[in-house]
Amino acid sequence: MTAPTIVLVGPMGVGKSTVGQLLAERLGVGYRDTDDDIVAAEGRSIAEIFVDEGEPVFRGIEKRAVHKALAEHDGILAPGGGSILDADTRALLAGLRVVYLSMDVEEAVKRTGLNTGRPLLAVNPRKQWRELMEARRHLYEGVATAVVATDGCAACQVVDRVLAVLAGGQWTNSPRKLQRVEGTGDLSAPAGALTCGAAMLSEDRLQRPEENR
Ligand SMILES: Nc1ncnc2c1ncn2[C@@H]1O[C@H](COP(=O)(O)OP(=O)(O)O)[C@@H](O)[C@H]1O
Ligand SMILES: O=C(O)C1=C[C@@H](OP(=O)(O)O)[C@@H](O)[C@H](O)C1
Ligand SMILES: [Mg+2]
Repeated sequence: MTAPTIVLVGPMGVGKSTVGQLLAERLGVGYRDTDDDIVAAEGRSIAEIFVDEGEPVFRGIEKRAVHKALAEHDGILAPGGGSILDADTRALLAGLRVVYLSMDVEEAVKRTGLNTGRPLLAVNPRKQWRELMEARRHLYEGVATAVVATDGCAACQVVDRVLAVLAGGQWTNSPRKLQRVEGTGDLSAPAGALTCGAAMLSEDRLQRPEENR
């Protein structure tokens, strides 16, 4: 059965598309972005779909695009940041290698503040982003096998951190072991060293991940 090598989740602007493409190059696998699939299929931008049809219609289009990509794609997959709002999509992500790219609000404003292509942050981006994360943080954490903090990191450093988690091998033996990689790791150290220095999330989540969905 086909399954993506890694699925990158996280809020808009965290770098899923940027990191996803770099990661695919480094691993020599394909890259797929469901926002791109939607734009190609619809012949209009994401912002236009929001304006023309409203968010619920966009979410329906997005759900179909993400489910199709999960069934077809065996490389790096970057779904839109809101795709984890759908419970069926979260269920499909169970057991896959899912990396949650995280950032704080100031980093988010830096990366998306002046960008009008993301309709949900068009007005008062700081407030919108906080509210959005209050609603979504637990969903990102619930689907993730690893959390990689991206604050103050160049995209290539984020790629190194994702690869460090992958090289740590915890997915081979224990696919649902959620691991956090903080921004303070020594990126010149061997992958195992960075992985070993990572702070683990709660024991409760490690033992009973299904209940966090
Ligand atoms: N690690 C990074 N540091 C700084 N800027 C970044 C980083 N990753 C991405 N960006 C920039 O942030 C913006 C959003 O990145 P993008 O990859 O489109 O995010 P997403 O797909 O998660 O919405 C782009 O302008 C991109 O160049
Ligand atoms: O988080 C969201 O609700 C959205 C994220 C966007 O994709 P990125 O996460 O790639 O920016 C895009 O799908 C749309 O603007 C809605
Ligand atoms: Mg994107």
